[in-house]
Amino acid sequence: MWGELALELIGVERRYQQGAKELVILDGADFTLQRGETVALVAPSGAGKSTLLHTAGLLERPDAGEVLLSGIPCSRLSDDKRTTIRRNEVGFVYQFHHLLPEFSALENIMLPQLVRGLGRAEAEERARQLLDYMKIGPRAEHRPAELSGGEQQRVAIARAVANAPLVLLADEPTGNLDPNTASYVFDAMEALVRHSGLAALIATHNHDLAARMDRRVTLRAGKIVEM
Ligand SMILES: Nc1ncnc2c1ncn2[C@@H]1O[C@H](COP(=O)(O)OP(=O)(O)OP(=O)(O)O)[C@@H](O)[C@H]1O
Repeated sequence: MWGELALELIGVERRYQQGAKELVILDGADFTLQRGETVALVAPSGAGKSTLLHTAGLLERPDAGEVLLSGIPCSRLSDDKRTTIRRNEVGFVYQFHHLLPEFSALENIMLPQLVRGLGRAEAEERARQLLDYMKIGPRAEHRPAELSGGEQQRVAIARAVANAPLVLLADEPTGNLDPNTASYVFDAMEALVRHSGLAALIATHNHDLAARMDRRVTLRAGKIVEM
């Protein structure tokens, strides 16, 4: 499965209307991402990193072009089909953890699995494995407010991969952490990606972390170019 094509963007266009003005954010963006591969997306603020991640992860539809996940062209599918594919195949991590405050770390990781229809016992077993893998097993019963920033992000990463997606899309996942914690959280995320054969596209301003990924890309005039 390693080396298989996970995500492909072909000629993707994305524009926003701002009054009378049209902002062209993606303008014929082409990109491929393989299983087991980590790619850094490094671009200035406002260049369109979030737009790219949301379009690749089926949260937004391209105005033109095609997004293929596991070889399936998704751009013209119904909203329902896109939601199902997104739920099964895409995990998102953001700069802020967005964990549910009233649930424990364990429950936060179980939830997406329960939504998908998995039984409680199975969901809990997988959640505990992921917590162990992220080296926060002893924090399983803590609520988000009872976790450090680095621990919160490790739970958020575990939650993002709870349903064993094909692709992990991360938007500044360590942007809110001090350099040492960022490095530690990145190590854990990288190990998980390699271990599970995920494909990861990670937007970051951190050049040290970007340097550790397999490839680095940036956005230039709406196109994705290798750095
Ligand atoms: N819904 C929207 N309507 C109009 N303009 C938008 C919309 N969403 C984003 N934009 C504009 O598109 C551009 C790209 O936004 P995007 O959030 O993708 O950038 P980014 O590279 O992720 O920035 P940052 O690093 O600051 O998060 C920005 O100029 C933004 O103002």
